Amino acid sequence: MAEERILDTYRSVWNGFYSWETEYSSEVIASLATDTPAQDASSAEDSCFSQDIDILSFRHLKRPISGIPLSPPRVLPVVQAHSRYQACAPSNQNVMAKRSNYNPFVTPLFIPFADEPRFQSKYFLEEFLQDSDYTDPKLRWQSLPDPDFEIIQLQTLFNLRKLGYTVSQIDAEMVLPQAEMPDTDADGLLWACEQRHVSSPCPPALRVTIVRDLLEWPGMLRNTGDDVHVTEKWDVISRVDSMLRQFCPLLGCIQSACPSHVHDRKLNRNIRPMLNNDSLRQGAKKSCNNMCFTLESDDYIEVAPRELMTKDVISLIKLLPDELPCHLAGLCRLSCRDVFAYRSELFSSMIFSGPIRSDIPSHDPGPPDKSWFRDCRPVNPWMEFTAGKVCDHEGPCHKPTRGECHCYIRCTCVWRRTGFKNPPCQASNGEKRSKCECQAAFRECDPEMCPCYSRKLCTGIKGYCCANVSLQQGRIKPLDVAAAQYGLGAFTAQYIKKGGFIGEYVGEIYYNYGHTSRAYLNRYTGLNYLFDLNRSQALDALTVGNETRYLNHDEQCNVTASAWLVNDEHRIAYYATKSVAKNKELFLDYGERYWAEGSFEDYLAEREERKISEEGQERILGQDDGEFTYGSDTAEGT
Ligand SMILES: C[S@@+](CC[C@H](N)C(=O)[O-])C[C@H]1O[C@@H](n2cnc3c(N)ncnc32)[C@H](O)[C@@H]1O
Repeated sequence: MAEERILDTYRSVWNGFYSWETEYSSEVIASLATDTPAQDASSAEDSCFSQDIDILSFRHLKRPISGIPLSPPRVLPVVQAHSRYQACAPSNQNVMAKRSNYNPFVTPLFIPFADEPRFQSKYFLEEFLQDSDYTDPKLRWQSLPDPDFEIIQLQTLFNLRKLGYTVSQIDAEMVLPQAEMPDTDADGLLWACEQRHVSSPCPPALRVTIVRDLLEWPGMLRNTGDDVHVTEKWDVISRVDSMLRQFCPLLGCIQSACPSHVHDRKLNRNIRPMLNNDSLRQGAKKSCNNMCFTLESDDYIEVAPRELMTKDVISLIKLLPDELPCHLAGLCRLSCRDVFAYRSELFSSMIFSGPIRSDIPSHDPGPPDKSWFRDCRPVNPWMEFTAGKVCDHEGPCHKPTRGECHCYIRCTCVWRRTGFKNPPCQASNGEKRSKCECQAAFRECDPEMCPCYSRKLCTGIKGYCCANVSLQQGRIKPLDVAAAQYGLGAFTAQYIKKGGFIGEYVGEIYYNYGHTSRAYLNRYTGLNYLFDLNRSQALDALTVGNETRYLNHDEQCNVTASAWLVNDEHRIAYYATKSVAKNKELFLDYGERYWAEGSFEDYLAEREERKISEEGQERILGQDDGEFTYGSDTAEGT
């Protein structure tokens, strides 16, 4: 019954929305019509549009030229076509490739070179076919949602809310897109609503008011002030979880909205309260008002009204179980007594057996004990670093074995949080060292912590600045891009001294580049912008990059590249190996591996071979009804 009602509402909004279409279309067509007499049948036969002509004829759309003196035709010089080049979006920092281990579901925008017979689209599309259920890859525009549908669905939602349906009821009938975004990752209607609202986290329900003006159309019902109730599943923890993905968890990262540190962290939903009720009361220095929870004993804890105990309130208390109820009261829009009552109820089984305040370890970890360091692990565990071991040293993180440990930049242990005792580029015993420890470990100093930087650079005294922050400071040299011997090349726009920092090679960060559509494009165009960053990652400047992507190869090069560890991220810096005058082309030695690849035709043959052998393997596995065991041939013979 509910389903029918929802469908009816949906249908009537749909019809209402499109009712203008027939009338509007006829008006447009009528406005294009002229009084031009229909052609006679004999001349109409010659025309491609002969069938249409006796119904309507259209105005001549060109502007009338009578009266305008026409200049004699000019012969234009023959212009040489520019040789083929790959355009790229400018960027001054690395960005995570859209298609990566963390986001494999990317559709192709378009098929480049699709009209060139040598470019076999099937190889380009192969990567997108690899996803299960993905037998027919669509181009991006083919799967974009129609904004008209969205408006119709939102209007249907309003109308159904007016009829008294709850969001859960609407959701349950599965007529409109579902609201359960956090779990499903699907783009639900209510999720869409939520993106356009100003939310007030106030009980008694999660009240959400849609403020975006919907497109006005004759059949629309205005928002009558009826608030939409967002599904109860979408609580504070889920919201924070979803936002966490967008924020870089690295304390040392200095990029706002950092695009390169992806992570999959989730809030811990099972935080155990450490304080019992007495400890909590003791923690409050004074009562917040004369009704404060601190003035109540356990015997008189009132049971708070159930309807106020929303998912949001529960998740806030669970997230911050030892926060003073007086502090949470504002966030929950409840009295601190109610928050306290809920807390007591939520944690009734554990709270009264919890330690009292004096049992709780203070935030000062005291003298270092090895157990503190066991928790010392890289923030991005999937990142493999080539530059040395990670955190297997004996000492605390702020006293690394010289030149070996890189963990304190990447470490989540207690010491990391409390800050460095010794800034990384100062010897732990205070000795002066000829070379900064960071540099010895191929790591850039952190400008905020490096003592040589912060103390001396600001004075502006020559010779005192820390040279080990060039990537972070981005003190790049201007380069010109112009036609060169091998396509485009990079030229100096000013003199660069020997050893000078030129710029950073930036691009999209790829894991497992392998046989991707990108790899196929590289081979087809003969233009390869791939740079190995470390053992597991590569930078590709094919579609995102800066001027450094235009450096061509020469064994007699004037530029060298080094990989640096900067705030937990490997980055590539270019330096001049000799002084380079203005307007000279810059060259890098790409290395032997770069040139080891065969021709495009070899590559196709290799791919074809690989495919045949993979298909053969699948057939063998399929024939055995899944009971394939290694060595089965020999077992038969014996
Ligand atoms: C990183 S790009 C350099 C910029 C490129 N010339 C352009 O026009 O965009 C590398 C590509 O440049 C070309 N290239 C660079 N140095 C070369 C050389 N010494 N010999 C032949 N081709 C070269 C190759 O096509 C190579 O894949």
